[in-house]
Amino acid sequence: MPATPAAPVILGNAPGSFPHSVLAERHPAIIRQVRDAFPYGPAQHRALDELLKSCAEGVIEPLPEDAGDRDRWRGWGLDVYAGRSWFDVPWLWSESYFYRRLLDATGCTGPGAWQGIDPFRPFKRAELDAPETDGELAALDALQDRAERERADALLHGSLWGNRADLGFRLSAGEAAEPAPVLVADDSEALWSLLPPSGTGTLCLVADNAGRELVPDLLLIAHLLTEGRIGRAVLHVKPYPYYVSDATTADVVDALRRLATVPGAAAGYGRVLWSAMADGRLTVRAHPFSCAPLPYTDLPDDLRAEFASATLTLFKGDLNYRRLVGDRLWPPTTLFQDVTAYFPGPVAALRTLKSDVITGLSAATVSGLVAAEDQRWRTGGTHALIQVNPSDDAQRK
Ligand SMILES: O=P(O)(O)OC[C@@]1(O)O[C@H](CO)[C@@H](O)[C@@H]1O
Repeated sequence: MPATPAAPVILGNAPGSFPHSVLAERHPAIIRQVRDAFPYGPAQHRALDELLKSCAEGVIEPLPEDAGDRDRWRGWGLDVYAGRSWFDVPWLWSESYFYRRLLDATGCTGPGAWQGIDPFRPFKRAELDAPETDGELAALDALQDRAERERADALLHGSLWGNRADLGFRLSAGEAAEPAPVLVADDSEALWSLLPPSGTGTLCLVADNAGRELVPDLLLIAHLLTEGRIGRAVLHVKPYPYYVSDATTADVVDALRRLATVPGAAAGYGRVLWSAMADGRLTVRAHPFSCAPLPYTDLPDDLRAEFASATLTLFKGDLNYRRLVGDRLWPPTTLFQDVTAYFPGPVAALRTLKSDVITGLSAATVSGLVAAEDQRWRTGGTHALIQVNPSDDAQRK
């Protein structure tokens, strides 16, 4: 457990705050976007209307009695939060449950003809098929004659900044120009020392978004396998569509098929990944807990054992960071090592900053950021971090 006293859990009920704007503005905007993207029938339109009304002025309703995951959600807090305003429960819980209810409204959770239809698929496909993606992939050609460490760093940064291509984030970020990216913490040396070129261990990469984030994540995995920094990788994705752009198994398939159709060096990475899938060096996992509205302190036993045996578990993105350190208003200088001390193995986070949660900064970094931007650096997506806690549970005891 953290040596530091726990900070307050973030709720969505403070008008003017970022979490409040997500519940009050972003969620209704997502409903509108999804509604416009599909030729839904009257029942779906009615259900979307109801969800729109509920999330603006209603309360959290239980899941339908026949929902296959009803008991799971009851175990995750539904009985405690049902009947309360979406704004008054932990923000992480409220957001996660919104996406679960959106799937009901669109028919994705079935039964029926719309079962399994991802309401976010058009946005994910558009991003994957965008010419910018071709441009990014073509840039790999210029890397090929560089030293291994240089290629490794370039791919690590591609995966890190790929997290900015988050479709949900864009919904409210608009097209505003962003200042130059700045790393607020950079533990990349510690990260590489956990993955030396002679490695045979397993990397668990807990993915975040599909499209232009998942592609560089896969490229990084291909590099680590090819260069012998790892023997195996396990890619954790979401079991169902979530937070607009979060990657599912279908999105992994789309990304791998995309890599199979491009020219140049990117195609070589695609072939490495395709054969690694075939011989089991790369596997995809879609554990139910990946969509849980809970912090990773509540890891179920099977996932805990899996992460405990990994050489490194790498968490991608803002939401995973919130779940890893706890969705709390930590003082920014709280040690990342303290808030992740519960984690059963070496752990790293690659994240662009898109919500208020932050840990592991030096006092000088915090004062520099506040002087330049007040508190906007926390949520603007223009800063990023690479944080590592190299010690595993056994070493801490
Ligand atoms: O996890 P990601 O894709 O990096 O970001 C998720 C996000 O866009 O969604 C939340 C707001 O809805 C915030 O945590 C964050 O800004």
